[in-house]
Parts: sequence; structure tokens; C-alpha cells
Amino acid sequence: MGRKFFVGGNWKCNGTGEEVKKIVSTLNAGEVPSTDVVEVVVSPPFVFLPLVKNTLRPDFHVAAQNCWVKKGGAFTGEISAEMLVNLDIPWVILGHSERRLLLNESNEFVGDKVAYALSKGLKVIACVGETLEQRESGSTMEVVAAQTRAIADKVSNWANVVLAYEPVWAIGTGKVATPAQAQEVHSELRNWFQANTSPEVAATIRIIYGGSVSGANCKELAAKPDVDGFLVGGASLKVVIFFLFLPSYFPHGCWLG
Ligand SMILES: O=C[C@H](O)COP(=O)(O)O
Repeated sequence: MGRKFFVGGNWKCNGTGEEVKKIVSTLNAGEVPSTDVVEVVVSPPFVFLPLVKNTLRPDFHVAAQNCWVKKGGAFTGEISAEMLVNLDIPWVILGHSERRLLLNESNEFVGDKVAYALSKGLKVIACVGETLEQRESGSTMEVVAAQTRAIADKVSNWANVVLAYEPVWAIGTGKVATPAQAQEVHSELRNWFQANTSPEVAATIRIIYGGSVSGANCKELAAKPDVDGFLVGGASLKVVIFFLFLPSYFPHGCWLG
């Protein structure tokens, strides 16, 4: 069975209650291809999770943007994996570069978080990606492999993980990776899984791309064989554009039969 295309919308720290209601209502009214071949997940800020969860169409799913590394307790300001499970939120984004860089989340900490979230039954969108400096010094693969290794050190079952390759230099900058650049890293990551986990994980894990994805570039990116979907930031707030990412699966030919 092929890898189901995955389209995630990361709303980051944006939106008022009214704006979120409008986005949800536009999403609910949109026509999408069968969710048998595309999985759609939107990730609102924590405070809007119940609102989105309770009003979003049932064929789309909801992700939190983070959760704590272990069981909840005296961790002011944090949200636990248990709370997300209690709210019936199925997905969580972990290891986003904004948290790695601004909040000093280390590879090891992200690995621990992924393992804990999975152990509680959450599905995880785990993010990896290099900075511009790292790319220019030729260490892209070394960086993303170390980030992935830190997860692999704690996780053996990858069935509920989607890996998001998000080059830091492409996030929110309008400088999207070329389809060839994305394919190169995705394919090397898949080789990494082949060498370090199992052929089954390598063949089945979805590796999605994030970083200035837009209606103008999504089709070419999606045409690459190892690009299994997107994690979209800014453009996911503009629902009309977000919908353009869904038919971008056409290049793989899957839902055309
Ligand atoms: O999680 C999403 C990524 O950070 C991409 O954000 P962007 O599409 O605004 O560049």
C-alpha cells in the first residue's frame, strides 16, 4: 500500500476566536478529494483546540503544536500529552524549529517528547531541518540525521510518526526549497531509515516538506517521489490557498486511479 499523502496546516501563534471560526467554516465548506488518499490535519493554538475539535468536519483531524515531555504536574505553562488525549486530540507537532531555536529544545529533549507522546497514544508530526549556515557548510544531512537519530534512540515503532523536513531557511521566508533540494533530503532520510531502522519503516514512513509552501510551488514539490505531503504554515491560514495543496497529490497519480 502506498503512503497516504498528508497535508498539515500549522497555524502557529495566530488567530482570534472569530478568525478561527471563519477558517473552520471555510474548511468545512471546502470540497476535498477522498480522505482515503489524503490526510488533512490542522493545528490551532492550544486555546482554540476544543473549539476546532468540536466544530471541524470529522474527516479532518486536529493536532496540538506541542506537549510536555512527561506526565503533567508542576510544569507551569505546559500542556501534557494526557490532556490532549483527554480532549481527544489525535496528533501533536513536536520538534518544530521555532521551538528548537527559540526555546532551546535539544535533539534529546525532542526525542524524549516524541517517545512520551507516542506512549500515550498520540500521533506525532516530528520536525527536523537545518539552518542556512548548516546548509551552506554542507552539513544538512548530518544535522537532520542527528535530529532523527535522537528520536530513533527512544522510539522503535514509527507507525504513528510523520517526519516533517523543514529547512529553517525556508520557513516563513518565501525561499522555498527547490523540488530537487527537497527530494534529495527526503530520499537521504529514507535511506537513513533503511540503514538504521527497517526496510518496512523506510518504505512506509511519510516524509513531508514544510517551508514557504504555496499554491504556486506545491504541485512540483508533490511530484517528487519522496515528498509525501506538506506541513504548511502561513498559507494554511488562507484556506483558499490551503485547499490548493490537496489536489497537489495528482502528480503521484494516486487518486486518479
Ligand atoms: O510548520 C510549518 C512551517 O514552519 C512552515 O511555515 P511557512 O509555510 O509559513 O513557511
